[in-house]
Amino acid sequence: MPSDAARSDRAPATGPSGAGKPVSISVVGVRKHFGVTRALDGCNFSACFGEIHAIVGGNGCGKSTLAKILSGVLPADGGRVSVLGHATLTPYEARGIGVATVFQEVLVADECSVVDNLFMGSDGLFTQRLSGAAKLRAADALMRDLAGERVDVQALAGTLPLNLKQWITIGRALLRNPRILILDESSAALDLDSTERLFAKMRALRDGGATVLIVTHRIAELIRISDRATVLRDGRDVGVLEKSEITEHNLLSLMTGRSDHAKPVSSASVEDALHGEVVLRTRGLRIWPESPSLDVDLHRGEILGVAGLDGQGQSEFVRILAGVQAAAAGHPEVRTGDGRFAAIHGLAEATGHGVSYVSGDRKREGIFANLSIFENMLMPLYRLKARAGKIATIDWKALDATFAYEVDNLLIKMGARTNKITSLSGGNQQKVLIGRGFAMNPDIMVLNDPARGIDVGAKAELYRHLSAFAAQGRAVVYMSSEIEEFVGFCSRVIVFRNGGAFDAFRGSALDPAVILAAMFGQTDGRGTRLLTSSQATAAATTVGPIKIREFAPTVRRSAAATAEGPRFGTADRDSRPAIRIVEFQDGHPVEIGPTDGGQR
Ligand SMILES: Nc1ncnc2c1ncn2[C@@H]1O[C@H](COP(=O)(O)OP(=O)(O)OP(=O)(O)O)[C@@H](O)[C@H]1O
Repeated sequence: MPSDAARSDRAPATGPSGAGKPVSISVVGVRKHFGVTRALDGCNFSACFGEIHAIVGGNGCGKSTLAKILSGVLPADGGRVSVLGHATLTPYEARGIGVATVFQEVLVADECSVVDNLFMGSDGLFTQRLSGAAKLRAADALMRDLAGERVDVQALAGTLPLNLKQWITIGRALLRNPRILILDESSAALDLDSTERLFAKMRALRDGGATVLIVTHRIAELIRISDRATVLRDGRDVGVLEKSEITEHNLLSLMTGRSDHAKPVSSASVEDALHGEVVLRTRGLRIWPESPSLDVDLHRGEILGVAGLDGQGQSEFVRILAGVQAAAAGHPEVRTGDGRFAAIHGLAEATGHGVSYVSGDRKREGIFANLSIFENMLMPLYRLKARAGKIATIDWKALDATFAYEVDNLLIKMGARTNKITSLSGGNQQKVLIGRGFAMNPDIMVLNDPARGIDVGAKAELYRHLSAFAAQGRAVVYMSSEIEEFVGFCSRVIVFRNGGAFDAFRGSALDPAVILAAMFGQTDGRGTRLLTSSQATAAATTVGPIKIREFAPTVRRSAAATAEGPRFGTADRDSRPAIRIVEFQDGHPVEIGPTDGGQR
């Protein structure tokens, strides 16, 4: 516990607004530098007991740094911090006084069980008297409550998909019954249904008098859940919004300092896109042995959206398309230069045929934490840009130009390019991975929830770049857990349930409410006639208005997901090891490129 000397001399004040509630957190003029980077530059912030308070701002504006200072993980360089009346906390002390933080990077020990991960760090605090059996029961009940389905709590955490790992980190924080809960991008890996369950937990904590801080780029969500919002820009607070003032317009204006905000561009004409030649297709593909077979065409010029509640097979589908994961039956086929179709059996083949993959699960499928920003973006290109000769040399000039172009295009906020990628904010790390996808100059981009953690401005830029990419006669497959992302951007959206295509929509039928209804199995599924070109042509004249059955979007897992018992465990379907960027030579993976941080 913190010493008396560390206690702030200020008595808890009443919030400047916050409806007269007492203040739980007060930050005055806080500064934090990382080398030449000013992460926080005289930042003020205050939160009250009994409120959900959002911290909002563009990528790299200092939100996570503030969260880490409040959690005792980072010391401030200057200014005053008071958390529950205490200053200068260590992480242990912060925990002791009731601060629980769910950090942006999903922190689970892959080689430990779910139950061990949940109770990690709690032993000795309040659970020391819990027996192993009691912990198992508590973990089972908690995960069922949070994830909305049974999870094998004795399974290794490393075998679980990202959304369940995210629930473990949230469950770990909730087990401490915190007085201050800090959630840094904690809904980024959760679907809409899961987010509702998280919100219910947050409201319960708030109503019990706790302070809940939420950092998120999902504007629609934060408008719904927050009682107040503090906006940061370039390390400073630029405004505090009360509940009634938290609108998209107000948030964007404060975040950017501008009041003109263009809507995201719309994609090329849907009909044009669907008349382009087929560049990627599946025939008789099965994601899981028991799931229905999938025949899907992707056309030149098209942006194909892929949606579904967590665990319905949509994430596996896009990974299969990119050669990252094998299907239970069949293979995707890509059109080759001679007009024929070639089966994709793995990542190397997919890459060789011009398919590039961008994952939102950057820790597992994206970044090399020990390599530089430059290497993380361009290492896959080292061999492609090699100039032949007696001794092959890398065309650094070409790589330099590519790097500068992508950094500029994606507005990546960074220091020296030789810095480790982990020196970047989460959103900027994600942008580096997106830059890698574009830098490979593919014909087809397959993106698996790529906008996880990137700010609204960067999202709009991403849609613009992908729309331009498709308009050049290439094609995009875009999986998202955020329904709003599809509208005005995708030509078609396929909604997955039980490992198969449940429904599909295009044109004016691309409506968030309709997509949501389909995710819950409440549309009639006629859109599945739009999955292949031949079916779409035949159905064009027969598909009438979409009917939605009446429904309330509460937790409803598919029968297949619950009837078979725990869906995820050591033998989980999604348990492939992390991807490494390698080139296959004579069937053996070989890591490519020097690792000098791009310094040369
Ligand atoms: N350990 C570190 N070393 C060097 N620079 C860092 C470090 N941590 C953060 N920074 C820099 O500090 C700035 C603020 O980062 P921070 O992670 O707080 O931003 P953020 O607002 O949370 O961004 P995002 O929305 O992308 O998560 C960024 O420019 C980032 O690159």
